[in-house]
Amino acid sequence: MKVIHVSAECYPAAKVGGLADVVGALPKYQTNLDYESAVIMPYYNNKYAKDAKYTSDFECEVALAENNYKAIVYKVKNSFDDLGFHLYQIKIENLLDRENVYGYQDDTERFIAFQKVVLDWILQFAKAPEIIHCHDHHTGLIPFMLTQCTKYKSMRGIPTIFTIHNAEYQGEFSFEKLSYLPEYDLEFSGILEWDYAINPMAAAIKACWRYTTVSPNYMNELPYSSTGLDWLFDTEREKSVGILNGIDTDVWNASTDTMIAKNYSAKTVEAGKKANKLVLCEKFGLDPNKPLVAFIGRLVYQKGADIMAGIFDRALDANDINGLVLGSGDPHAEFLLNELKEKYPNRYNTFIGYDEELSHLIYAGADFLIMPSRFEPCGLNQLYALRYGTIPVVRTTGGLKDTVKDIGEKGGFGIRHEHVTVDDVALAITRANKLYNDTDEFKRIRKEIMKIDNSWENSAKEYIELYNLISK
Ligand SMILES: Nc1ncnc2c1ncn2[C@@H]1O[C@H](COP(=O)(O)OP(=O)(O)O[C@H]2O[C@H](CO)[C@@H](O)[C@H](O)[C@H]2O)[C@@H](O)[C@H]1O
Repeated sequence: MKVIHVSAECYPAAKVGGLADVVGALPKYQTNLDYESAVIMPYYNNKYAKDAKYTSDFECEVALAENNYKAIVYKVKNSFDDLGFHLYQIKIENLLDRENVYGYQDDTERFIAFQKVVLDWILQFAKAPEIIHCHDHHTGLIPFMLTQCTKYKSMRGIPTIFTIHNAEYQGEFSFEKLSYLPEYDLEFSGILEWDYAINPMAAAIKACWRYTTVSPNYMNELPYSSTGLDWLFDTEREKSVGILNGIDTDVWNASTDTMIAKNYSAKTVEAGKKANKLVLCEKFGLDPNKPLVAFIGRLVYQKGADIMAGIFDRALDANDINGLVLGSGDPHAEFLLNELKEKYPNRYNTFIGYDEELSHLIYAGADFLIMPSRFEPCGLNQLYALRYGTIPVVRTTGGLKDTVKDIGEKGGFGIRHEHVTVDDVALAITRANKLYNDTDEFKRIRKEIMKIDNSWENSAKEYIELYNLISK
């Protein structure tokens, strides 16, 4: 193996959000470029694990203070042929093997144990990997342990890359749990520390060889982002590279997607989207003759969840459109979105929950997809929308700025707005409605956007170039 990706999520084994999509696709594209890659992630007690066939690859014990846990590294049988990369999952009984990925009181313990087992597993390799690529804070202690812990001294020469998918979540915990980490020279505790706590994201930025952000613009924003690590991002900037996420065009392909009602291509986009919209509108009691504006995502502050109901209320009041939201998260946002259904019967609907299949149908059947994000490290939804001929309406931030050009600009194909306010987003939706009614232009744009190449090919190459640069 040349590169080992370490992550809490990987599609299709476990997905909460975009992290899973990236870790489930990038390694496959790297393999296609003859760069053999593997993913190691936790084993969760979910449907994927129940259906998968495993072989045992390695066993060890992992200690957390006075508790010892049995850990097994499983390899998913045929993963290389089925997924395009070797997939390994770590089962730690009574700790990591829960139904959900996150959300437990002992998440800190769970992911520390996971990271220790990852390194114990690599430690017994006959041939070390050329790169260890860590994703987000759940894997952020690995660069620290590799460079500082006595146990892993022999692996110090393995370069580490740390990719920030979302700098808002940093995984900080108290120094009272310091004893969970393997032995190291306490003089170097400063590497772990940020604001009097152990901060895995900060530790990763300090200890890794290079860190990357999932879009170039997000990298530029981080030093002013109010994540609390602004200063660190500014001082460590020389180590950073912004590489735009891509999409897996095998999974996200309207002409082969088995989760949508009718397959279509850029050539058949009008008939294809019409058929999908019809099914979607029937399912949610909406009028297929009106433009359909949708939102898909985690209902959190980042995504503008707190004003989502207000946005749709204002936009539906001002325009003859339909609205549809798929998501879950903040209970108050869920409540307000559900309440809106009563105010706009047959014009608005909400689906609270996580539904992969429905998300595909929405990308295929909607006319517009809104992303009123306060910040967006890259964003994949707008890329999926484009690929399915759905026009994105996005805030000018992070990766959204890198990937969506406003129709007011030369060669523009989306709608952008500057602020995350009800007024600004509703105004952007009004522009979308106007575009919908300019039939020729609307049809031209949706044909064009389906042809934009946002696949992983180029970005997978950029990562490999970075690996080659530091592993020489
Ligand atoms: N209720 C639901 N049902 C079905 N599917 C749902 C869903 N809610 C979300 N999804 C799916 O989850 C993914 C979300 O991906 P994003 O990249 O847009 O956001 P996320 O904030 O999770 O990722 C973070 O990491 C990624 C990857 O680097 C960055 O692009 C992003 O900016 C950063 O915030 C998409 O595949 C979307 O379709």
